[in-house]
Amino acid sequence: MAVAAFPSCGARRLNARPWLHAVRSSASSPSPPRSPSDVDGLGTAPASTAAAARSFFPKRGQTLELVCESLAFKGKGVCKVVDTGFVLMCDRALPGERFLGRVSRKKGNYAEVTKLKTISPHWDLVEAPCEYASACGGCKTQNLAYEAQLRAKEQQVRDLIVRMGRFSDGDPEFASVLKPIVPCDLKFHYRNKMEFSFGAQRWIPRDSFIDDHDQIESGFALGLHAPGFFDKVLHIEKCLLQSEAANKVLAVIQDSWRDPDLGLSPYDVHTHGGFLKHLMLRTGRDVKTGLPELMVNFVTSSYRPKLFEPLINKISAIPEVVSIMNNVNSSVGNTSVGEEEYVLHGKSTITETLRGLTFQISANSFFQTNSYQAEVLYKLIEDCAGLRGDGSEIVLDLFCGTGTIGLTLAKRVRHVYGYEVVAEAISDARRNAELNDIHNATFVQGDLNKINDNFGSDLPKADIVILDPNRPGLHMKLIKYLVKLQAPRVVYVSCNPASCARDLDYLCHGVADQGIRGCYQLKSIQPVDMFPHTPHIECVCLLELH
Ligand SMILES: C[S@@+](CC[C@H](N)C(=O)[O-])C[C@H]1O[C@@H](n2cnc3c(N)ncnc32)[C@H](O)[C@@H]1O
Repeated sequence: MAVAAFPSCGARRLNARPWLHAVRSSASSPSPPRSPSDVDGLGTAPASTAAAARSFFPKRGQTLELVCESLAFKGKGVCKVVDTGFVLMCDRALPGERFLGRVSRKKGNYAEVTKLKTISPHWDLVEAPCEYASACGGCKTQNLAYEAQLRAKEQQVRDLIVRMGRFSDGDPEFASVLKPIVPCDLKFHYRNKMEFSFGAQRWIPRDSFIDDHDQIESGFALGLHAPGFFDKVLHIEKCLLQSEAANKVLAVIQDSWRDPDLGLSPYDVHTHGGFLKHLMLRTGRDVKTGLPELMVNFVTSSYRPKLFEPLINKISAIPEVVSIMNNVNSSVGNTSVGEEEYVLHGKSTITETLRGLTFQISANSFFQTNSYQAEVLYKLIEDCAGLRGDGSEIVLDLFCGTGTIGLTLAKRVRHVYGYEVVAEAISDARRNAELNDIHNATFVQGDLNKINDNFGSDLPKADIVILDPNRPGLHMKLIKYLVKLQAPRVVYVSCNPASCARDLDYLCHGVADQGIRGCYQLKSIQPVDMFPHTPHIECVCLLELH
């Protein structure tokens, strides 16, 4: 049967982490193991082929001298043990850095180390502009020169596409398929939304990696969750990723909220007492003036508007603040979405513009968090879609969120059909269509992991499919559907190069044990940096029918 002729798709080795397997390219040798659940690419992280590495396995608690070679999933450093070549992962190790590390975690043939002490620094050291950079989990690579961050991201995409996607690095065609990463012009202040937490335990990071014990102060804190803790908060006065206007608001709140006269207490995740849970700051751009519009959203455990009055008087005096909201969440969980929502001041939405369209964003709407770079991303998507411009094409926008991608294409096509699992996002998408006078877009709520064989049978055949899944990528049911659909063009937008590489492999090379024959050809992969100083990588990939 023809299936046997497919390249082997490998065993379903759940959580396999074959660090010691040699790196192999699909052109000349059997494929490396892949697993549909290995959405972070750990199963195929760079591995050492050295004989010494095969005979060496570190013990938990052991101290080793290591050299970091590259960055992988979550920006973790891929590090080799000096002398043996054995590979371990280390948080906050950067390429070129030589350091002492202690083995903190061992699982199968996979291990992680905690950095103890730098022996010699990494190659592209710069001074981190943010005073919290070494402690806060948000911007782990601020002290790596931006060009080096881009190189590391590009390399990560290349490695994953070759290993997990089984595309051949040696093939001259591959060089033209993988495009150089698009940098982000705005290196700071690019996030339009930040979510801070109120906490009863203030986390003071350790001064040195040698001291394993972080310090906890009983003082109240407002900031970001301490990395690895659910109950401790790193108190911060400003964040360089959010807008200047949002930092003005944060400063005013930090100045006042701990005043005992106000009677505002942080929610305590241990006792479930206290009032303030989260503070969300959202910045948009007013369409007419181009000036920032700010939403302040307090998430609290109960509704007590009187308590807020003195604080609201101060915040509302900041001209950019057009909306102060209160989401009330009485559950013991840590979620910031309220069971009830109240307007404390101004309006309930802010405005954002994207590629000439206007979007009304409420406190809980999903929206691209870097609006400036989203413009660049959406232009790349539009270029990949290659619209004829005669208004004849059908676009299927899968994982459409609030419909932004489909809506930016709608005026040049016959019809857009958007699918999304979150009901509120679908309501927002419909509202956004109306707001922009778009009448050829239909948005449907549904779970794309649970589609049946009839999915899409009531639609005209799609000319272009846009896929924009979240980190786990595409379910096998959707892969089957796409292969059956045979749309001339598929634009795959991904925030996780590992699951993207796996899905590109499925769509192009097939999945033998599922009887799926790949029918698409990979035309281009365009990495885009949406979030400087963080490990996140976005890719826009174009597939065409063979
Ligand atoms: C990366 S976002 C993309 C949103 C949108 N395309 C945009 O650019 O704003 C992924 C979206 O997929 C949705 N999603 C996740 N799992 C889904 C599923 N199984 N079925 C349908 N939608 C899903 C999420 O709710 C989210 O809105």
